Amino acid sequence: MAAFSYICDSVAVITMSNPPVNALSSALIRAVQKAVEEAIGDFAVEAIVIRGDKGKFSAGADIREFNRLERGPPLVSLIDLIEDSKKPVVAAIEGVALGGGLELALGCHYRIAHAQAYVGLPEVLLGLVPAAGGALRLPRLIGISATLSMITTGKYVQAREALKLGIVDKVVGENTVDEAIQLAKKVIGQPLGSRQLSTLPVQCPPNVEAFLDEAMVKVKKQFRGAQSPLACVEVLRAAVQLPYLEGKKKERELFQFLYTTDQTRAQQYAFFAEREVAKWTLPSGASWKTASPQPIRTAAVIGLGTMGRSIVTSLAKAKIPVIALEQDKKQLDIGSKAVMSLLDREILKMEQLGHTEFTNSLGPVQFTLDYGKLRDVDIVIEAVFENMALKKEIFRHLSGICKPEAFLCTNTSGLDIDEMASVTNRPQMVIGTHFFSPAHIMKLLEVVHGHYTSSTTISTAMRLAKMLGKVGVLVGNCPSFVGNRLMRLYVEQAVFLVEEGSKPEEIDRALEDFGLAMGPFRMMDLAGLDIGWKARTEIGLTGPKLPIGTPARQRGSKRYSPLPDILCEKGRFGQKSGQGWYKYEKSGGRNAMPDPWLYNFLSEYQRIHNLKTHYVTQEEIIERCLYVLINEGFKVLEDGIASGPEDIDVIYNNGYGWPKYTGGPMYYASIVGLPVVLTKLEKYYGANPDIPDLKPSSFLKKLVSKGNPPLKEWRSHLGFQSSML
Ligand SMILES: CC/C=C\C/C=C/C(=O)SCCNC(=O)CCNC(=O)[C@H](O)C(C)(C)COP(=O)(O)OP(=O)(O)OC[C@H]1O[C@@H](n2cnc3c(N)ncnc32)[C@H](O)[C@@H]1OP(=O)(O)O
Repeated sequence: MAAFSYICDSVAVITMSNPPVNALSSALIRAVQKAVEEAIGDFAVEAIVIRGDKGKFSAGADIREFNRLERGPPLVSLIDLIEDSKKPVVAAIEGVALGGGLELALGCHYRIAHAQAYVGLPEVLLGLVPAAGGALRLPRLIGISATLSMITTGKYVQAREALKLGIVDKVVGENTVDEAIQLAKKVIGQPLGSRQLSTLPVQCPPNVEAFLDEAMVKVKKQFRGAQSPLACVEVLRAAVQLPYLEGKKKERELFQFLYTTDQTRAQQYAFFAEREVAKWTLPSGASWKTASPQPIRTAAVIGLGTMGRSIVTSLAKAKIPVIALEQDKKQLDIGSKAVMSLLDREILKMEQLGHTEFTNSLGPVQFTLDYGKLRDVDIVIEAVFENMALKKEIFRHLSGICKPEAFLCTNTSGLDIDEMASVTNRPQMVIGTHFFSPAHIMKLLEVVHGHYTSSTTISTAMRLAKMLGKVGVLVGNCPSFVGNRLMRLYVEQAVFLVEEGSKPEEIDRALEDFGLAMGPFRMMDLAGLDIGWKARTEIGLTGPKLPIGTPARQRGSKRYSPLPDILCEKGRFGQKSGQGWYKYEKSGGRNAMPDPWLYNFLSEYQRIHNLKTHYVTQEEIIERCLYVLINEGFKVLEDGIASGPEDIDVIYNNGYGWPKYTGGPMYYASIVGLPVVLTKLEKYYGANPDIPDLKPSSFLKKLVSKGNPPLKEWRSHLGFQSSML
């Protein structure tokens, strides 16, 4: 960690160096402070340029230091020193200027950015507020409204948009540092008053108080349960109402409050968990370090249904040329139109953000009916509907057509990867890539390791995730993999609670208040109830394959709820049919309204089945739905389907709308305390012995017997296990 300087024509160029992202650690802040002080005191220096080493300005405060007790020199005083300098200071922004990195750049008098660079104040994503003057200086530069959007979402802003907003003074295509030196020389001797942002008035809309009140209401709704976005609005209020120095105090107070909350700890855990799971390691010792990914220069997608279309879009957005294949002309026409419309929307979005170059940088998409066109692609992603026979037929076909080095992926949400691999001539190159809908937006990719899958194939699929801007999580091959395996039990529990007397909207509200993006019933209605119905019919849980005489509410020795099947039999498929667990204004409507018909239907159902109902509390809803999911998470670890609790958390945070500020289901369990989770599961299992999924897993019991160790030690307690990884 260092800051080294050289002088070029009376301009001191200070380089911040702390690989890989020049995070502002205590040591780096100290070093930069010293370098700036020296430059200010050096008669030979007339201006200063600050840059980051290896093409990155800075990713902000060093998050790894957040948990350390000893604290280094405050970043705030370094930034004040820079802003107060009588010699002009120019920030040369390459790569990223995020969080404290951007705050430092805002303390500089001028900012030049490389066209590929991006800036942002993502502290909110770590459960914090900007605390080195960023939320006070930025509204003085770009106004309250644009600042609000940046700091409450933490979004990253590309250089061109930053220029439009006024965050940077100039965008250059190359030689950022040289340009910064030229600018620094040009402004030597010019008055700096108007460039010292802390001294300027905040740019406010006419009725700023009403604007902020409204913003608070919106943010509460948008980020339900999260504390830091609310604190961001409060900082902005301070920026508006208070002089800069008092605003600074308020900023500090809010930061110090948030700094001690469970939410920030959970979000920091989630941040590092994402990075850790990306570095997969197998029990065999194979890992991202030992297996090199193969290049993916071209791809093909088979099937242009909902998933296939968005997978094509995702590949095109990542600039990977893609061939999209359908089985007949009609499907191809429908699919290609849908893809083009998705791509147009993406282009429009990017153009609105000022990226005119984006249009030309999408990967080309070619539509075809001809399998022969797939001969030379590096990777194929099969995305037809969930039918094993059809998928196997396609894999057999691909085996004969694709070049021997081509990887074959299947986008399945739970079918057996090995069965598909077994019909190919390259089972070691077959892998599951479970995308989440819509695939060009959702960040998660479950990468499913089959029995035969080679480490090179895993490495390549994990690299693909990164290329697509997604978080790849490696999981083992079992029915429904990790995400859906846990989700099924959560949804099932919610349906049982409806049988027991709760209402869909009560359950949804309880879980949404907990922080989930969408409750289980709204989610089922959105996805379409018929999908699960079809799957249950296929495996004989309902429909013609169900043995005659099977009790309506029992399968084997387990409780079963036929409610979702009955709704489907009545044509209630959810949003698409205008009725499901809720009613909608029309087929395809999105506005879920409680349905009196359903209440009557449920009363009748309870009467027919002689069900005793009880008042279901919010506590019972949360505990039964979430603890059954968490319990299955422990079973997944026991079965060796996921390598650690972090993997499960990353899946839930990025694919299932779990609130990141609780860290993910397994982290949440660790905070609630494993003994509590165990006791509650025992209680609910005792009351519902026909729901074996509520029976506490042996791994959970083991961890409790070991004294409730912290989450990072759970793996070491797994002992000998047969890993599916
Ligand atoms: C005391 C308070 C005073 C002032 C308040 C200021 C607060 C802050 O600044 S909070 C920090 C705000 N910054 C961020 O949230 C940035 C987070 N980082 C990123 O978004 C990304 O890492 C990146 C865009 C900078 C780079 O992405 P990518 O190229 O995909 O690489 P990785 O994400 O895998 O990261 C590589 C490597 O760097 C580590 N890392 C990234 N940012 C930080 C950081 N701010 N502090 C410490 N370490 C950081 C990351 O963990 C990876 O490390 P490993 O390789 O060891 O896993």
